[in-house]
Amino acid sequence: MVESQQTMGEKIAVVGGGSWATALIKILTENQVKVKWWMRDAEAVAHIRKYRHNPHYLSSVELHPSKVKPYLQLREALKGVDWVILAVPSAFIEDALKDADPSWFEGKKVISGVKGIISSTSQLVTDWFAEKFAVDPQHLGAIAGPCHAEEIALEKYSYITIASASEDTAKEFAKLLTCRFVKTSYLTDLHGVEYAAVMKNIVAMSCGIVHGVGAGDNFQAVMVSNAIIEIQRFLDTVVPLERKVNVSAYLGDLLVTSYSQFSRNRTFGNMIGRGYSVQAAKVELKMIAEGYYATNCIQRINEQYKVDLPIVKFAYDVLYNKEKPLKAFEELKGKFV
Ligand SMILES: NC(=O)C1=CN([C@@H]2O[C@H](COP(=O)(O)OP(=O)(O)OC[C@H]3O[C@@H](n4cnc5c(N)ncnc54)[C@H](OP(=O)(O)O)[C@@H]3O)[C@@H](O)[C@H]2O)C=CC1
Ligand SMILES: O=C(CO)COP(=O)(O)O
Repeated sequence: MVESQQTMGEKIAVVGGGSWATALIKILTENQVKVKWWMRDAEAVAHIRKYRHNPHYLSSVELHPSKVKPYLQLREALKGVDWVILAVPSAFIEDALKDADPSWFEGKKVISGVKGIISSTSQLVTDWFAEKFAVDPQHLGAIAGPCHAEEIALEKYSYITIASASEDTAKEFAKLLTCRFVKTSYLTDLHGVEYAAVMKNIVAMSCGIVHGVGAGDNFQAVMVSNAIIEIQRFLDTVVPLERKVNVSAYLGDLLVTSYSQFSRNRTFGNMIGRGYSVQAAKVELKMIAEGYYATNCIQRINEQYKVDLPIVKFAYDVLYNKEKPLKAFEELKGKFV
């Protein structure tokens, strides 16, 4: 576990204006870090300046102007900071950073809060970022673990894991996120943790789908037990490494996303299971379920590796092959132990 430190003077830019960005800013400002916050929504920027709250996401969180400054110009937000946190859903990150130049990130450490994959290239976010913005891989990391933004807003005690190929980068950043209601630890399995987060969203969405067609807690427990084996099988093939997947960065995140009332992925899946179209479920949810995009990417990546992934196939059949959820559920039932 990483101890908190007096972090006076650290400057961080947060990229993205949604729930996770707001929750991370709440944690960071507990630690007296100065945050420059970029978002695309001019009205939200004006609202935050005037009323000290994000109008659309986690609006109970107070944003003190001496600690948090919202920006509409990304370049301005990135000036003079030591760290950059990416917190835009994977489906929009390319658009969000389309005008950015590699020089804007020079000398900075960049941490992905994104639990998704770049759809156009099927790359992990840190790989895509390193390639596009020429950032040293030792200066990249990701935020992992079971942590819903809504519970951070409520100051519910939570655990976060920071992963980076560089132990120093992981440790340094973990300190910045350690506060009275967040405990942190670190790992060096950056790619394993990123893939695990992508996979758990597909599983959680699938839990929602089967619940929507009438499966109960008994079935879901079997599904989640099988899911961690499926995730391990995938990781062992794609990122071979000695790792324990029964720790919170992998299993914990799978459990919280599969069971929590706050999970977007589970809620989205549940609507699909109850007969909503993908479009209708997206509109109703109002937020982003990464699992929808992840399903297509993991299915494509796995064309090369051919790992047995029954839950990914189930989600793919329902979402992309338009198979009826009930029929796909009947097929899935036979695949678990
Ligand atoms: N919410 C959570 O509990 C957690 C989320 N995460 C991850 O964090 C990431 C962000 O998710 P989250 O904050 O929940 O998502 P939300 O749905 O809450 O917010 C999405 C944000 O992205 C912005 N956005 C959408 N399109 C663009 C674009 N083209 N350019 C710039 N900004 C854009 C939206 O702006 P606008 O409001 O203007 O539409 C909004 O501010 C995801 O990968 C998610 O998996 C990780 C851990 C926990
Ligand atoms: O990753 C998360 C919690 O750890 C958030 O999951 P959802 O996007 O499904 O809400």
